[in-house]
Amino acid sequence: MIKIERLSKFYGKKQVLNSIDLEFKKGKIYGIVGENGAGKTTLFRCISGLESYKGNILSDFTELKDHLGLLLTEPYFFSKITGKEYIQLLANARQTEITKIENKNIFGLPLNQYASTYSTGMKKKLALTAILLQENNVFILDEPFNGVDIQSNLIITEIIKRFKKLEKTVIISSHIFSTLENTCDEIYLMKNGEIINKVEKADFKNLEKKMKEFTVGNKIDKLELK
Ligand SMILES: Nc1ncnc2c1ncn2[C@@H]1O[C@H](COP(=O)(O)OP(=O)(O)OP(=O)(O)O)[C@@H](O)[C@H]1O
Repeated sequence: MIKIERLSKFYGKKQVLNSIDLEFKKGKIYGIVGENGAGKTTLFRCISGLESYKGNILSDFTELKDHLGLLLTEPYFFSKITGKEYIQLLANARQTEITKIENKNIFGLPLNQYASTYSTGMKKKLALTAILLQENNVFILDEPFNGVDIQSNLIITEIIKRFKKLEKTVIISSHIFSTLENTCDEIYLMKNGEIINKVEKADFKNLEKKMKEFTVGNKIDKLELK
């Protein structure tokens, strides 16, 4: 379990997260939605120990970061490292032994090519493969479906469902509602650094309807499209 209490984050004088309280349980899949700039990535970076913050982030683990796989929106790779070397590097960091990496290359990546020369979608798939093979207990996936082809999206969706069976904790952000609807047990709505709504699976349809009314409203009519 991960328990977040009164989490606040400032960049200089600008407050980006405002006293957030959240709980993430084992075997549950959580979605975080919110407008661009709402604070989703900052929240993920704080949980992953990449940012300083005010408040508490508690977990069942002595060091949460040693059990957590973070997929960033735009993964970065050193220029002279191949896909295979990257997977090996991340496995070594956790003392996880991976045999026959080629057999585990489920996205069909060119593992002997430099990762920095991969396309955007390929980079995301490599970063994801590497954290999957680390045998993490917690996964934070920042926009895992974005920029990735339909076939891979189907695979990612099934991996997330498998994680639920394996009692992992998964936290996903996405701007594509249907991907969260398919996988999540709960969705949190973020706005201006705050969690403004928590929605259970039974109410996902209502949430989508409300968001549509609220965000689209009559905005398109204003364009007076002809
Ligand atoms: N390093 C930084 N320095 C200053 N401000 C930052 C920094 N990183 C993020 N911010 C600000 O924090 C706010 C939240 O950004 P964040 O990236 O967490 O949003 P997000 O919800 O993930 O957005 P998106 O959906 O566009 O990915 C934004 O106003 C952003 O400008």
